[in-house]
Amino acid sequence: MSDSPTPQPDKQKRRPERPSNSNLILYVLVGLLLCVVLLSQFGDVGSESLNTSEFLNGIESGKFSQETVSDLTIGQSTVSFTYKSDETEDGKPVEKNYRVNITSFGDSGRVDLRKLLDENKVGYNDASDQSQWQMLIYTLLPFALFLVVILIMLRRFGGAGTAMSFGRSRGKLAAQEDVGITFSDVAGIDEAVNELKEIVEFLRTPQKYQALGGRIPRGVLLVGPPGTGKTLLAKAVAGEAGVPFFSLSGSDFVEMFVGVGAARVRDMFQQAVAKSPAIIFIDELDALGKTRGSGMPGGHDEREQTLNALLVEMDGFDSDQSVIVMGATNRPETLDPALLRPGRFDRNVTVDRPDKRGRLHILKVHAKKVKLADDVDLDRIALITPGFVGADLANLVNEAALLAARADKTEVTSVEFEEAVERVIAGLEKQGRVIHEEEKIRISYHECGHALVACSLPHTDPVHKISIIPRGMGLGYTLHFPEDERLLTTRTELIARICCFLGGIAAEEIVFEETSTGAQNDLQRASDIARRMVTEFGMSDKLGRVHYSETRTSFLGPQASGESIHAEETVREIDMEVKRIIDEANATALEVLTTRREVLDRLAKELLEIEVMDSDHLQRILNEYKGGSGPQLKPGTSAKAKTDPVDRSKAAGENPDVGPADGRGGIEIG
Ligand SMILES: Nc1ncnc2c1ncn2[C@@H]1O[C@H](COP(=O)(O)OP(=O)(O)OP(=O)(O)O)[C@@H](O)[C@H]1O
Ligand SMILES: [Zn+2]
Repeated sequence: MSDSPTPQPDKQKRRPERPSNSNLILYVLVGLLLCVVLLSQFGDVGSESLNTSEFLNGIESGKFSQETVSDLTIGQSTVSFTYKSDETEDGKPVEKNYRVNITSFGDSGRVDLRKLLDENKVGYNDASDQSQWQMLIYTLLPFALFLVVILIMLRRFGGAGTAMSFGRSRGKLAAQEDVGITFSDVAGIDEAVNELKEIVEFLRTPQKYQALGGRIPRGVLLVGPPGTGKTLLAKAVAGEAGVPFFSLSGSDFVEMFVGVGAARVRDMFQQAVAKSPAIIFIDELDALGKTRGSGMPGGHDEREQTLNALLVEMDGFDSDQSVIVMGATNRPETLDPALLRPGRFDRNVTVDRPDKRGRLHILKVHAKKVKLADDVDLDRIALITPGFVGADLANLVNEAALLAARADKTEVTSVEFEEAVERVIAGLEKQGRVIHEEEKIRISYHECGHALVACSLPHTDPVHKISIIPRGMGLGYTLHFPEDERLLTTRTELIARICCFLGGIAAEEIVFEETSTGAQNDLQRASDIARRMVTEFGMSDKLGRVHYSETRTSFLGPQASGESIHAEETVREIDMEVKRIIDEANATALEVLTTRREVLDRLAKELLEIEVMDSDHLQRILNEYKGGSGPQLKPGTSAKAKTDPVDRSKAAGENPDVGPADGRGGIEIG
């Protein structure tokens, strides 16, 4: 029941708040700068300027003489002195400060001036050497301050990647010399590891390969969903080979200024070659390596230039430079074909979601870092986490450890792991949320509807838990996990899954004679499965065994048009087929729940009281009604393994794509 829009996890990386004292520093500097500029402009306030001829005439005529002139200083550009004039004020002679510009004098002029002063016996103080330094400081200081202010402003407003970091790769480019990660830190993706062992071998002993004249791999493309450990794998290669690791993200190259990205690419290769053998790792390669000319025309000059620079650099290696470029992407189909040609990213290593065994291994790797209680069964956790990738599992273990710490436990027990699994799947519990009593009853019926349909139909996954405690994105949820993990899903299983999704809204319809907005997510996922059954899996008899792709490649590139290539009629038929599948599943769900209304009422009432019901409790209630008034419509789920028509040992691995038809199949939220 999620009638509020699903909150998206806040993925935006926020720029860390800068301490406000950098503001203060900025203000102080600006103030200082102003002072210096003012001083240098009006530093001689109170002295009158005198033109040179007046000054020289004054000396020759004796107006400026030993008696009248004091403190005469010859500086680099000015002569300053105090003149006692004939005028008097309150009986005292008035003193005037004069300043004479002598820049036009030149060196010889200055010598002449000294001679003249000597002849007229006017005492002077020669400070032209010393003031040279003063001058220098006076002229340079404003510049220096100005520079500092500009630098601070750029840091504040631009962050990295503005004009200041022009051409330089970002900070991360400092090579990681000692990565400290080896293949033992990478679990569950053994095929990928095996493929990369050769690269390690090559980086360790490039001579061996070069002596035989073999073509050395230059680029390795790691392809797989986010969080499956691509970065980890690249680091492990560097760690195993003991070579420096340069890491950058494709989006780092895409800049505001044309040419910066390209300069950055060249810079990166230069640095890596200088440290070869080395590894350059480019995450999100698709951000920079998208097919040239795709998308809207124009406006992609910068990215194309950057991509071209990358292509040129990869071609430009000599074979004795053992630099290997590793790229990671989860959308290899969007990459420019030029990137995949021999000599560039010609090795393709798939890093797939781990299967149950893989998940177990990953859990073991991460569980080493925490203190596990004896009751923790990692095998079971691997089982109930289908669809989890390495990053999820790492997060899961960490989450469990945090929970244990919060509960002041000395070990992480299975309780924390259970809670952590639910947290990762469904979000945090929101115990504070106040829910209207009426709504609570509705939510309870809705969830029990899901659960009861799942327990009544064959080919469904066993229910693990029902809860009406709101969590993250939903108001209640039903968790079910497969008994064992399989790679294929049959049509019957998909239909059963749709029935389970519809169980919630069906229960609402039966009990309240009216549905609510809470089933939106269920309907969306049910419809997704139905649509994929028709358009991708060829599971509709009416439309046949055809894959109906939705977009066509236009001259602007595959993403640009987005229009359907199918006849209007076909599109309509697809829609009708999807609706037919949904309608039939809905009828099944309604039938199950109407026939077992008594059980539904009982479950809903009990769930309302206890809020969370585990599988044992559920089974106890169901057993009470076995053979009683509400007949169990279909054989229970335990019959599944035996009745399943597909020979899995043979089919396994042939089309792993079909399995997760609805992503993480294990949860009905709301
Ligand atoms: N196969 C694995 N074995 C052990 N730990 C893993 C594995 N895969 C991921 N992890 C954990 O998840 C973290 C994140 O993985 P990583 O950044 O390598 O994923 P990725 O595939 O590069 O993701 P993305 O595509 O989002 O960059 C790792 O630091 C590691 O702790
Ligand atoms: Zn629901």
